[in-house]
Amino acid sequence: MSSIVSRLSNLVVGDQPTKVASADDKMFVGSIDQGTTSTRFLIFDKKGEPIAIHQEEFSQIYPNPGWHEHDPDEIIETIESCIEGAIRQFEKDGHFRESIRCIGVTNQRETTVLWDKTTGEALYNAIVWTDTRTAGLAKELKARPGSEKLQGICGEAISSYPSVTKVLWMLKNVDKVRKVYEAGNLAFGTIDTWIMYKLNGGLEKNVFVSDQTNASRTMFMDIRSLKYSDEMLDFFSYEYDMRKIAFPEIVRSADIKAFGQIRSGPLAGKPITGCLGDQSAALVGQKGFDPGAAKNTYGTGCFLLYNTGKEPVFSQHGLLTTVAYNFDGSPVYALEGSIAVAGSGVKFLMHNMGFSHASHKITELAETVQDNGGLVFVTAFSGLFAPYWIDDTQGTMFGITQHTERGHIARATLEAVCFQTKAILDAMEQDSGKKLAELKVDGGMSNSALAMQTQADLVQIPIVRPRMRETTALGAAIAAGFASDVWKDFEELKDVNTSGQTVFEPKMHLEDSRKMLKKWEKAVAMCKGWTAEEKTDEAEINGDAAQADEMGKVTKGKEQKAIEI
Ligand SMILES: Nc1ncnc2c1ncn2[C@@H]1O[C@H](COP(=O)(O)OP(=O)(O)O)[C@@H](O)[C@H]1O
Ligand SMILES: O=P(O)(O)OC[C@H](O)CO
Repeated sequence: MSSIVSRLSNLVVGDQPTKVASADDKMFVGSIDQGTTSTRFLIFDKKGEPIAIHQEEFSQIYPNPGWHEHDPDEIIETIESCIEGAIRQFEKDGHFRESIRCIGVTNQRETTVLWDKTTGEALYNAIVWTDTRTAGLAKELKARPGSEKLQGICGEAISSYPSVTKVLWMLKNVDKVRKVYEAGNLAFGTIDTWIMYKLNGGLEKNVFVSDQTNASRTMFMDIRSLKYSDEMLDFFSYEYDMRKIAFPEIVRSADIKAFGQIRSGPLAGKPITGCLGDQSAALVGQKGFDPGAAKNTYGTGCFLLYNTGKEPVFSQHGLLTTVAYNFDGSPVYALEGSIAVAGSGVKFLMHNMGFSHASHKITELAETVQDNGGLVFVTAFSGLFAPYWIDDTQGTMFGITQHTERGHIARATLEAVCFQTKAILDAMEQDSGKKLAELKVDGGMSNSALAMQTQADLVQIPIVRPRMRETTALGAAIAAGFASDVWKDFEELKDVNTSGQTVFEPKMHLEDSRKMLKKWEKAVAMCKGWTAEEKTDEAEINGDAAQADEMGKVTKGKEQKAIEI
């Protein structure tokens, strides 16, 4: 496992939280933030300030090109040790664990775990949302009659991204999974479900739930009724009967009972009262409660959510429809633009290319050059997601010359996310008929001032970055706090996370920005079809279960490189 860090110093930029003694000082909310590359546990006070944090990275398992897995048990171990680390820091600072009222959970979405409901044992590594082994399967499914209707039911189109194709792949390729399915004991969960199940003690309490924001990423849920959809289950039951799998109960995002409680460790007995998929949580943490509010989170991937209010809106321009949150039984929806590669592009330059040992150094490297020097990097490691949805492509660089240096590559890597964000914003404008006045941002890569300035230049609206950027964890704390009466309504949150914003105003001439975009669009058009004739999923086609089982183990436990602070 990776090195460990308890930190607060780089959590907020600018003024540190000031201590004011009041009754609210005694009320705290814990938040588990289980992301794609790291797990964190934070403790927030009622003003929404983080008082303690502990973060750990965990193994990223890449058994084959395009495959990406996590060890489900390691995920739980990191949660437990993050809780221990943060509580240690919290108590060292003179607080008491008894004053933590409730816990919220937020998590990477779509990533899929299958387990045996009679033993509670995971049957295979979790297949991560970025994994493209099912690209071929997705293509076959899209060719089936009726596939064109699915997005209008569940909000998502078939691709390797939602959970469903990951389930189908494991059924077909992993012996252990198939045997448990045949015995009628197969349980399905996204990461929220797995976390709730395990933290509640697994088999014994059998807490088996998923919140609506997570369930809306599986393709199994009807986005309007918020229940499992017969049409979806029928469509995907062509080889294995989806109704023979146990699916978690779908619940709202704030609930005093549904998520149970933590059963062991320093927070044993604490109720879990809120849960949101991480992108929904970031929208909540940015207080994007009004229709028309939007946020863009630059984490491992980058996800722009646009609040569309009480009714789901279906995009004509490559966006997904998702549940933003549901605190009181009445769901709020969002249009989503999903970008597969953001910070993971930065990590690729660090770990695979050896450009540097720290993310901020990639930004510094990008700053050593004045512009991209004509280089465009389409970082399509998982194909290209929104708004393009090109699955027969891979990462592609255009415009390499003798002039190209590492600085240009670093710059083009950051720019790739900004170009895609611009394309998503254009799509949103076309779908909504409205233009955003500003864009709120957060996530690790938003630390890069260069990336945020580039973003402002490309979208030609101000980019607003909060001082406290742990908005995802804050969103989960808010969900939990609503169910536990820490906060009673949105009005009570009005002063939360408002101070010390940085605004990046567009500086580039519109014409120059248009020229850059034109080149990007040309590069996107040219990278299409790169993998079109290949059998991208040979293991899947051959159904070689032993091979797949073995592959799952090959890199298990492989150490992640040291975490940066
Ligand atoms: N200064 C920086 N410049 C560029 N990228 C950064 C910077 N700081 C952090 N990142 C990137 O942000 C990502 C982590 O963001 P985070 O929001 O924690 O992601 P996640 O929740 O997906 O694990 C990493 O991929 C890291 O490389
Ligand atoms: O790990 P992140 O923060 O990039 O988020 C992952 C998303 O939830 C995937 O849909």
